[in-house]
Amino acid sequence: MLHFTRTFNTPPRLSQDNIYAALRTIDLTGLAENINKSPAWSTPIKQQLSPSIPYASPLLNKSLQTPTHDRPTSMHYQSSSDISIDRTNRQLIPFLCATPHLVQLNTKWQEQLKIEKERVRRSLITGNYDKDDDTLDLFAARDAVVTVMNPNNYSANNFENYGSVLPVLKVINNFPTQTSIINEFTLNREQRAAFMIITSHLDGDTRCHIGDNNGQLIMCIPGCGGTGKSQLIRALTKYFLVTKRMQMMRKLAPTGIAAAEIDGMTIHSFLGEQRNSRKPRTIKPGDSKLEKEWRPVEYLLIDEMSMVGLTLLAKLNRIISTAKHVDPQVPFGGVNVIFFGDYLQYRPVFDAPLHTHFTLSSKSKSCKLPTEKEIQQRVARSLILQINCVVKLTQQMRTEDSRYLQLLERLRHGQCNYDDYELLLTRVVGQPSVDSLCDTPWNKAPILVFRNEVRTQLNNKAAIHNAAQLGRVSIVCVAQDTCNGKSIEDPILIRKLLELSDSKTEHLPGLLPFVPGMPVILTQNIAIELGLINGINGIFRQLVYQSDSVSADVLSEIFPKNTQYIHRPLYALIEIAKSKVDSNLEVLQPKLIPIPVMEQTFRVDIFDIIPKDKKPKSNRKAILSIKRRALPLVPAYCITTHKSQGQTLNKVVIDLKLPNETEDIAAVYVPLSRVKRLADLIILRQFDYKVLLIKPSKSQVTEMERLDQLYLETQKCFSHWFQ
Ligand SMILES: Nc1ncnc2c1ncn2[C@@H]1O[C@H](COP(=O)(O)OP(=O)(O)OP(=O)(O)O)[C@@H](O)[C@H]1O
Repeated sequence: MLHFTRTFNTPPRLSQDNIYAALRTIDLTGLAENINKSPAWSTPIKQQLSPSIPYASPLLNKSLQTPTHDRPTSMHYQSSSDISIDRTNRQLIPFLCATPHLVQLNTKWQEQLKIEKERVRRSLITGNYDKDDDTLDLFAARDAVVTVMNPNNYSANNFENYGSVLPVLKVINNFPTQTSIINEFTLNREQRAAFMIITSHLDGDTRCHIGDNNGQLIMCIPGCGGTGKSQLIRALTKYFLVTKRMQMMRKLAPTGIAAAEIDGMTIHSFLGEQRNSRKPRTIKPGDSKLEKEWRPVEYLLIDEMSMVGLTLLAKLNRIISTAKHVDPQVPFGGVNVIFFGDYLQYRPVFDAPLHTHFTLSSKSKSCKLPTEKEIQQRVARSLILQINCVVKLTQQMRTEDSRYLQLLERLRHGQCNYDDYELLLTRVVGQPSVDSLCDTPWNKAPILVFRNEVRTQLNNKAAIHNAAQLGRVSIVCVAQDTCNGKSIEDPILIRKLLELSDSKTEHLPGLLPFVPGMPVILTQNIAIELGLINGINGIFRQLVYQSDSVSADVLSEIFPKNTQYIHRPLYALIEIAKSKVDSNLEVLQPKLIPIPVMEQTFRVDIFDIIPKDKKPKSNRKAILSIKRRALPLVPAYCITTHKSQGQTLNKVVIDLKLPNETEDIAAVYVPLSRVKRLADLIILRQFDYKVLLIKPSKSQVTEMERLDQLYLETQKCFSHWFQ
């Protein structure tokens, strides 16, 4: 006979946080085997302790045999008829429901447990247990004896013969808890407080129900670059994952790279829309696909909030409200939303930032009616004003260099001094400390630039240079463009289309150079669940193409004359370290992923691309819809500073000579704040002192002050987690 014996050495009062751990300590490893070997081993505790909970459920059986982190929650939703279980109180359920099955108490303690059970049952039904009630007094269980029954072989006789029941000897705490995840991710005080608020809210702790909005959490976690917002998201993800609640959470970011950083999706793909799409997704109430997509979602984590626009947020809100069938007045359809980011970093392209301050604008003064877009933006702004919880991350986790850190702090206020300028000048290429870009490690470091066109040119040059270094001819993949189903005949138009920046062609490049070992970025979502998402980094290893599709006809002046142009590539083999593909394809190494050619449609005004002398006389627009088939990859020797937001880079080359009209502090702050130490960056060329004096805008400052105020209130409210 197998005795399942443990002693509780842990403190007698187990917090809600630890109940799971305690239950999981009743380690079932190897039990399934033993149960099978001793089929008669069972106890009739159903009658003694829990007459109303049927224990012969197949799910229970499963939970006994599968000593994983499976939460028995679903089992008890199905099998427990007498307890009205509030979804938010799920943390207590396992205690209530699993205990009778797994723990048999000495008679002496049975009464005690009954009282505990009744107290918890009542609080579950009423949904409000008081502050102290979230702990269960397991002192009663100190001398508990534990035994396990096989519900399929229930026999009262056997139990009667079972004689003495051995005391519990030892508790092993191996189930990840809030505390263990906090330790694993070495969360600092502020990260920890934010983590506790969100995960306790998830676990149904009513202390996290702030304000009068039915406990909905609309939270903001601001923090400047490198204060560990992404790290916190990773820790939260782990908690959702180990508690089997991943389907309740979605992680979104406005750009592919930022989304890839947190293993999430872009907001656009989540909304089922194409980037730059002129056609908004039609939202119809009763759209079953939409409802299905959103049904399990209860928490939305939105990273890089500075780049999220009000119009986009309004759209997100409309879609959630429709999908969730709730009163449109309820923000985000009742879904809990947590924003992460730094308002001093990049703002949205073609949209108004979330901090936009709608004062009496000149338009309303002139009695003009607001447009539909303005109305939607104001709606979204009113959602932002409903943020009810703020935890500001202030401890710098990226930058270890204190002198540099002080410089960055002054930079945020546009208050750098001349010493700061001189310090940065020591990092300009050509200074004694940085001889040449050709030297290691700088020849491998990514270059950050402001314009997509410059980025493409530098990438092409780097590819050509590297091919020459390897003694290879340049290889360039050519996109296949068609218009109205027909191939394009005009050679000038063909060339102009191929030379368009990929930012104008739905991120499918016209001419894509390839050199073995070239860093690349995937520009489309291929398989989100496998981590093959827009923005993920990889290394190009090999190109597979139709051999008869190679030509040496010069297609572009950019590449050397002997370049080989491949017109029908099939796929590129890319090494993607972060992919979740367990490739067991015979001939492929692990993490070597075949990326196929993809198709996208983009619109282009030919007047913008045809040379002046070839333009027809009329001034009419001539928009062409071009269907392009190409590999969804771009080289990553050089990326735009915009795309670098959210990334920690080991070494980086930056440019601080800003494009003329730039007055955005992000253009200086984002590139300068990507590294751990000043020694990890070099500056491409001389720059003006005045770029270090760019001030944040008034609405940025006002919104950050508003969040600071809310942070003080949050600290008061959750003082226990800020200790
Ligand atoms: N608690 C922590 N313990 C150890 N390392 C951490 C912790 N928090 C953050 N880091 C590390 O510090 C660096 C910066 O963190 P992270 O990328 O999360 O910052 P961020 O606030 O998201 O920055 P950005 O605003 O630039 O996106 C990363 O290398 C990360 O691994």
